[in-house]
Amino acid sequence: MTGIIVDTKAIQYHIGLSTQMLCEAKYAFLPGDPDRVNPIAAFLDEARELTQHREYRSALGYVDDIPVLVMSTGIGAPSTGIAIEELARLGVTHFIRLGTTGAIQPHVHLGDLIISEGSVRLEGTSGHYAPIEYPAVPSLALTQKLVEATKLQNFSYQTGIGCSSDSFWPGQERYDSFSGYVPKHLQGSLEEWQRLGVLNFEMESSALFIIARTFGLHAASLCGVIALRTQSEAVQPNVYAQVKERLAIVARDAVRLHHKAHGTPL
Ligand SMILES: O=P(O)(O)O[C@H]1O[C@H](CO)[C@@H](O)[C@H]1O
Ligand SMILES: O=c1cc[nH]c(=O)[nH]1
Repeated sequence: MTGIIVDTKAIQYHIGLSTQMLCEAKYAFLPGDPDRVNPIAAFLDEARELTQHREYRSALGYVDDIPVLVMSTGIGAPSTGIAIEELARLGVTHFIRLGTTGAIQPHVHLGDLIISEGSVRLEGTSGHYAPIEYPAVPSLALTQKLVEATKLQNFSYQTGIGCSSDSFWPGQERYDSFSGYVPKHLQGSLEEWQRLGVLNFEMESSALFIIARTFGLHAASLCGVIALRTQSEAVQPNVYAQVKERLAIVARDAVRLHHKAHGTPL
């Protein structure tokens, strides 16, 4: 069956946004947490809240005269997939995830930024868009601008492969869960990812990369380290404020650099 008609002018069912509300924004910053939307938007000019539907809180602001949407995805790949589907309909072409993450390599420190070069697809959503052999890789151009912006700020950072898991506990081999049990096929998985050079665990990047890439759109991922899994299973809330600020600054500057180098995205 072909010919499904999508009314791009309409308010999108899940995110509650329409083309008109986006003011032609081509760039979207995507934190998971709705509470990170307004603090990130505060680093943009003329920032204002748009709406909130379900886990999707949104705000709009400007980098110079470039409109930028900030919208939460909620936790995990399914809600991230819905966010990308609906934002793509509204004309967004460049997606930057601004997340938190747990580092699994000993040389990574709390508060470091991790700029993704690719992601292990330990989630189910991306498989609905492309077979597992298809690589979850970000846009090179957008990623390069994240690196450039991070360096200009002198923030400590790493680049490399992350792992996007469908669960916070067993998929990231945490034993401090309700049952304390990690199924056999995931026991030892953390050590295996370490030995394969994977830097970190989070939950959305691989779905974002696959869906954007298969749509012919552009995505990148920048995460701040709030857990050191080589030392503990716990997250460290004391670095959250610093991480949030760094994510906002780097994303804002990366948009400026990207726009300067590539012009207004089509
Ligand atoms: O801080 P956010 O962007 O939500 O990202 C991370 O935090 C959540 C888990 O605590 C997951 O969404 C994970 O990817
Ligand atoms: O350890 C962590 C920290 C943040 N987000 C995750 O998914 N895992």
